[in-house]
Amino acid sequence: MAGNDSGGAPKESTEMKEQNTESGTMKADLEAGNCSSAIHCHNVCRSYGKLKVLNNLNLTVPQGQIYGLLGPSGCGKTTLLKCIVGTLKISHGHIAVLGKPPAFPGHEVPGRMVGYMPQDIALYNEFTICNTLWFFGRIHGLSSKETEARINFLITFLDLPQKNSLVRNLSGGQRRRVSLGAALLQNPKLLILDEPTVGVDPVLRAKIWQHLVEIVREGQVSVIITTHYIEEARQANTVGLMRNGQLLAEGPPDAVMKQHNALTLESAFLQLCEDSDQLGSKQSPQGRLLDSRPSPDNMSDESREPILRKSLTEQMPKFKADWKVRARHIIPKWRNIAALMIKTMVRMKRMPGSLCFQFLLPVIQICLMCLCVGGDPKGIDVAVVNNESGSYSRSLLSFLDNTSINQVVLSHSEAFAGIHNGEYWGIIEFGENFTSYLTKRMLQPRVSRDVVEGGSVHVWLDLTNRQIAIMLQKKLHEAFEAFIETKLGSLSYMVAVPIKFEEPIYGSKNTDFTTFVTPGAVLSITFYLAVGLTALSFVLERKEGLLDRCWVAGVSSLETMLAHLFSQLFVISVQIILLLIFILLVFKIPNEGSLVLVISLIVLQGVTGISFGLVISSAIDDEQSANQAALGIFYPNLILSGVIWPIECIPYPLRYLSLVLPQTYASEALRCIMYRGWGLSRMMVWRGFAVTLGWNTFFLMLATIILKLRT
Ligand SMILES: Nc1ncnc2c1ncn2[C@@H]1O[C@H](COP(=O)(O)OP(=O)(O)OP(=O)(O)O)[C@@H](O)[C@H]1O
Repeated sequence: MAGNDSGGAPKESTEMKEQNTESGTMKADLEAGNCSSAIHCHNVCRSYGKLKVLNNLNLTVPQGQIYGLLGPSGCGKTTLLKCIVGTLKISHGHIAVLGKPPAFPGHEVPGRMVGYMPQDIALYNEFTICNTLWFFGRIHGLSSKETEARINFLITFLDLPQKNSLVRNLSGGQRRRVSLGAALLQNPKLLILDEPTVGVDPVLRAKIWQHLVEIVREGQVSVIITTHYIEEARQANTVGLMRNGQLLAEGPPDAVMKQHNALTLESAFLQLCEDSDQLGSKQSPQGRLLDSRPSPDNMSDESREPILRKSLTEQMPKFKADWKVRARHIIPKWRNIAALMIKTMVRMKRMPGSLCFQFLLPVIQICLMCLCVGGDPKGIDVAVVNNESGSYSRSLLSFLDNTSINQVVLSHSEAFAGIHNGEYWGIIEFGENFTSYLTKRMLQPRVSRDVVEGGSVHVWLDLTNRQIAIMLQKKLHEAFEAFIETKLGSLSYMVAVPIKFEEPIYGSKNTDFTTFVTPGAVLSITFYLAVGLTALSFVLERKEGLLDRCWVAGVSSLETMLAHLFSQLFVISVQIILLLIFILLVFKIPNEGSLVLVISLIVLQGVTGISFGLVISSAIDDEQSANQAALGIFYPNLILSGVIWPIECIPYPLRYLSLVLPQTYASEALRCIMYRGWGLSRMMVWRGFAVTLGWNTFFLMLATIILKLRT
């Protein structure tokens, strides 16, 4: 690239002319799509927060050459490669890869034209070597025959173990070689290799370099490679020595060594570092580039830089894709979605434990809920103090539900001591004339207060547990009604309370709280499992570099999301079938409405969960924070959605919040379908569907926007 060496700045006019010529040529080349450089970086800047990693970096990888990018750890090599493949955005400057900026609509970078081996292993651990290469083969659209032939070649060439060996069982070096194989698979035009030879034995290292030299020989393939073994880069056509986010020198290895009177590249590099430290800010490091072509940035006079930068920036080609190309670029490719879905299925097959867990967890949760929430308390100890010798008290007690109430006969003082000690939940006491007074009360129209007192059952309750207290009151009323019915037969109406509960319009008289909770619980379980699994799997894939690697191979964010959605739908379907079998057949929760509507609403809630999981995973980078986010919303959402307690009990300002949550109207709609037998013509039903669909759309759009902004 740069024309002048360290001997000082050339005259301004000459330099301006050279720059104009260079950028003009580049523009023409780029526009014609036949650029002589495979990669062209111009004034590239990139920071992580306040840390400036790439600092006005200029670099050119000539077409059909190997470019060895060398530099100390942390100087920004990986960052630069990520900017070149487009997984990182640059904050300033321009990058052209094979003629166009990375990720330009219609350009196959990312895509088949580029083979990228990231520094992280970035392979699916549950895959075999064969699965891995087939996966990338499918994404690149290779035919079965081509893939098979390439796999056989790469296994021999890279000295890989059995092709059915699982990646997780391979050594570090073997995994690195599989990763290199994945980058070489489709015979790309441009190879971007981030430390491919780390952990590889010297013989194989030599073989890899020999292969690279061979594939660039015809001039069709270009390679940019980073390595810590500086000497092996002597086989490169050009080396770039990088330090502190800038190139200290760039040129053929022999020229770099010659210029510094060094016998090895390593000592040339050391010398360059020392020189650069000594020169400090006196001279721009870009002034040391050895290439014969002029550089736009090698002027040491900073006052002139803005003018130069402006003139170059203005002359950089403005790429515009027509709408058809853009549309084709956005439309998801079925091939990629299918490849990702096959990947998920293979991974599921290799993790049967995890798959069973995913299928059984909702069933376990709903079983626990139906068994433990909303039922009547059982085996409640109640003290009975019977002071009479008549038969009515014993008869009445015989109608008390024995499974719920455990009667313990005691004296008055023992009963009160016991309830104060927390041994009993209530005391039922009969006076000594209970039978005669109750008879009088039933048969005589006018009786004294004493008769009413003596003919009443006296009950003291421990009301610290409301559910138990309500149950005891209910059971006593039921027992009394049954007792009156037996004693008075057709005359029982005479002592009945003057409020008559007729047959319920919907539901049954014995509807318990479990019936209320179940629909909401089913939706919540489906929603949260989908949130958790989606958020976690995406965050882990991103952390391991798998998402980036697939993206560079040509898989768009939308395709990744759709593939996950479709695969997860399979899991959700099995979960829903199992859930419905248990709630309808085992726990006998009634369903008066359409099963199709029930299933549709639960599936849609699962999709809402997946979409929300995508939002979490697109916004958050580490699994701990993703877990915290998923857990953080779990409890407030559960409480506010009216799943475990009616929303009518929520105070007003919070109730408005409750109404906009994804599960509030959906739970109500499911209850209406299941218990009232309503269909979509009812507002309370279609509203649940509409809100769920609205949330789905919102979450999916939000996830797409966040992903777009972050890549
Ligand atoms: N995601 C990130 N967030 C913040 N800082 C980062 C991030 N990635 C890299 N860095 C920092 O940017 C600098 C350059 O990192 P980079 O990985 O590009 O170096 P490198 O030259 O490839 O190093 P090595 O040869 O050790 O791989 C380092 O100081 C690193 O700590």
